[in-house]
Amino acid sequence: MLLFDFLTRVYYGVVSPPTIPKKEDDAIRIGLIGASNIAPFAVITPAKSHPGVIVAAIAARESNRAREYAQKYNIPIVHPSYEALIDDPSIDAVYIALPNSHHFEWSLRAVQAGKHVLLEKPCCSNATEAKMLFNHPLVTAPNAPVLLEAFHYQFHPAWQAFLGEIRQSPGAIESVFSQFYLPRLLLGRDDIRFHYSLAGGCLMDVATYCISAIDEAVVATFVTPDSQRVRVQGDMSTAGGWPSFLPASWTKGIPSLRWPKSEVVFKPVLVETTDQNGVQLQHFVTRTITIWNHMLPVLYHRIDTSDFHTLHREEEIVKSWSEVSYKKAYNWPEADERAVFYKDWWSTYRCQLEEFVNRVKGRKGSGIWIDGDESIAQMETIDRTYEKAGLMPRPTSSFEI
Ligand SMILES: NC(=O)C1=CN([C@@H]2O[C@H](COP(=O)(O)OP(=O)(O)OC[C@H]3O[C@@H](n4cnc5c(N)ncnc54)[C@H](OP(=O)(O)O)[C@@H]3O)[C@@H](O)[C@H]2O)C=CC1
Ligand SMILES: O=C1OC[C@@H](O)[C@H](O)[C@H]1O
Repeated sequence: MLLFDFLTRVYYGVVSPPTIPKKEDDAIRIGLIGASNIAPFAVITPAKSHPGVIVAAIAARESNRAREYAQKYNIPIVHPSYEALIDDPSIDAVYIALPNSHHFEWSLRAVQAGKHVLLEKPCCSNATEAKMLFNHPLVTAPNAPVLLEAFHYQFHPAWQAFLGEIRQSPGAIESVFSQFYLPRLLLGRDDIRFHYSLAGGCLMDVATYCISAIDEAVVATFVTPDSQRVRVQGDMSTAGGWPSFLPASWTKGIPSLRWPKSEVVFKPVLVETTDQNGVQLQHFVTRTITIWNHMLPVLYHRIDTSDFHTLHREEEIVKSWSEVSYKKAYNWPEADERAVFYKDWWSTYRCQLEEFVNRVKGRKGSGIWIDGDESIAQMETIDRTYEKAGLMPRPTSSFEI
């Protein structure tokens, strides 16, 4: 049964989801800006199983490339330029998967044309651009189009279950850790990620997820009186400052296989004090919560809650033991109404598309969202980290509306 479930998730979630033969009449028509490598994973495949989404158009800098892409992925409309696509009145929303340096300009242009925008991470080249984008009157206006930075992993129930474990845990955080490895060999020498002028860099690419994950995990432990999200003011300060982001760097060759992982370690909590013949015994618990593979949880993931117990007699530890519980969350908990709509085989991208569409349609949805403040804070952390490392934040676009 476990193997069957696994194969079903792999097949439907990643290889070939059940295709909806007839889309809803008011399905959102998405146009792809750029014939990107990521669009098949992030939008084209997830859209196949979404009744409310049609991938209707593509535009690339070279028409031949756009035509070939359209043929390969069965996309009906090919536009000769990005401008032509955003001016197409039959298109409701765009997916922007361009080099990071182009995110700001094309998001703003698309919003100006009235299109909803699913924007690849990182949202911009730096915090200056992020503030200009998310605070732009075209974006903040009452009925402005939806603009979402595509931190897909956050939309999956597994990540939310991890945050739930953190919220339920007593005590303060001692440390937070997040890793995501990408073997250098998977990328060509001329990859957009290696160009400063295209706002490339490790911190702009895979490490954005780590920063985002650390922020999410830390935020989960804070509850303000008005339930407002608090933000982490992070930067890279390895000499004891907190939070501290270690320098991100590209790995060379194929590293030992390391799963994406995020982990929170809590400070020890005193759970009980007992008296044994006049000697006090103190029982402490130190909790660690780990999520394995939050980037591709549909294949496999695991959330470990590990409690390390210690019995102290004055300064001495007289006994210690560990208790670990494991959890998986391919869907929301059974009693949760969201479990009715979600499927165990949905990838993070499919979950993200679901919520993007819900937002565009004004539906309640799962409640998971990434707002502009979070996107801005993410870019501020990246900028500060570059600055602390003696490096420069990525250049700001001269584009203006
Ligand atoms: N959410 C996720 O899981 C992932 C997100 N990403 C993000 O998506 C974005 C695109 O990544 P990816 O698909 O790997 O990128 P690609 O290398 O496929 O490039 C995307 C598009 O950018 C345009 N482009 C490429 N090189 C240049 C250049 N030198 N100057 C101007 N435009 C260029 C091309 O558009 P055209 O086709 O018009 O020529 C290309 O199709 C990035 O922001 C990245 O961070 C990437 C991978 C995974
Ligand atoms: O999810 C991802 O995996 C590979 C990266 O290079 C990419 O940009 C990122 O978004």
